[in-house]
Amino acid sequence: MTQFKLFHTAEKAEAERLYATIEQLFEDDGFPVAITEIDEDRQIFEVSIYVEGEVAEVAARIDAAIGSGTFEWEELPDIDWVTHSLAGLKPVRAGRFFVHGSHDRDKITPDDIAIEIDAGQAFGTGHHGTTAGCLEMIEEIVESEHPTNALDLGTGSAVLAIAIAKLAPIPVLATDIDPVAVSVAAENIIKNGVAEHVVTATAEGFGHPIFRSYAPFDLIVANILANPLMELAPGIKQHLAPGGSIILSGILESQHDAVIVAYEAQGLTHQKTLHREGWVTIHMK
Ligand SMILES: C[S@@+](CC[C@H](N)C(=O)[O-])C[C@H]1O[C@@H](n2cnc3c(N)ncnc32)[C@H](O)[C@@H]1O
Repeated sequence: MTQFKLFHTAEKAEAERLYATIEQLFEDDGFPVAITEIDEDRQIFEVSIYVEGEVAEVAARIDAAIGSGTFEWEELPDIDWVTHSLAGLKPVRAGRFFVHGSHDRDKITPDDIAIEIDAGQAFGTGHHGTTAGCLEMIEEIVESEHPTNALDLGTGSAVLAIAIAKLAPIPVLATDIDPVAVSVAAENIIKNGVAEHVVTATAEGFGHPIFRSYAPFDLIVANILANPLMELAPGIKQHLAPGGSIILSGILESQHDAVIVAYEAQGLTHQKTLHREGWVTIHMK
């Protein structure tokens, strides 16, 4: 289907106001909304929204909300926008981990634990506060607790599974509900040289026979979202080895206490919380 970009350029304050309005207006539609600096000296920003097919309808809704003719629109060539928009991402540091695209290999320093993830169709380039929080916590826990068997539930790009395997040569099971993510994960695992340690499977929660051969785990990392994490609490507890650790993320600060209560109900105790960009990463044992 044809893709369109609707856009408007403005000075910073006005662009931020429009961005907030557009984001709220299309909150339930799932259209990507962006604000991008296009002239650093003059502080001019572009606010844009990407839609498929229904451009006239979206334009009418914008006109009704902020005034007619403010946003222009253009047809986009047929390219993979997820990959395209992520292609220029800068590398990210979290603890000793350095998560980078193949175009930034030359920026790796000798002390880095480098993880190469190119922009793709699975979540997990390290840029999100939840991924970065998990990476930091993984480093701390793997070094202090020396786990022997780990699970990355909701692996996405496999960034967290690769991080564990790069720190410690232990078996890591990496699962995701999304088969596309699992195939991206498998490629990344090979590219990062940890295929000997990391195994992938497509599974919703613990719904796969592979868990019977790999569990129990003494480290479980799950960066999903608060509600599924609360639903998964009994399954996570059931697959955790005695004394094991879990790292939970994808949780907003406002959801922190509810998630802890759900896991305390399974007999786990809260150890630590990291805060990043409004998201929390929680360690429980
Ligand atoms: C926020 S991404 C995290 C990706 C990566 N682990 C990271 O930290 O960057 C969440 C992933 O969990 C997967 N997911 C969501 N619900 C799931 C479930 N019930 N079971 C397994 N995977 C799930 C999604 O498909 C998605 O790839």
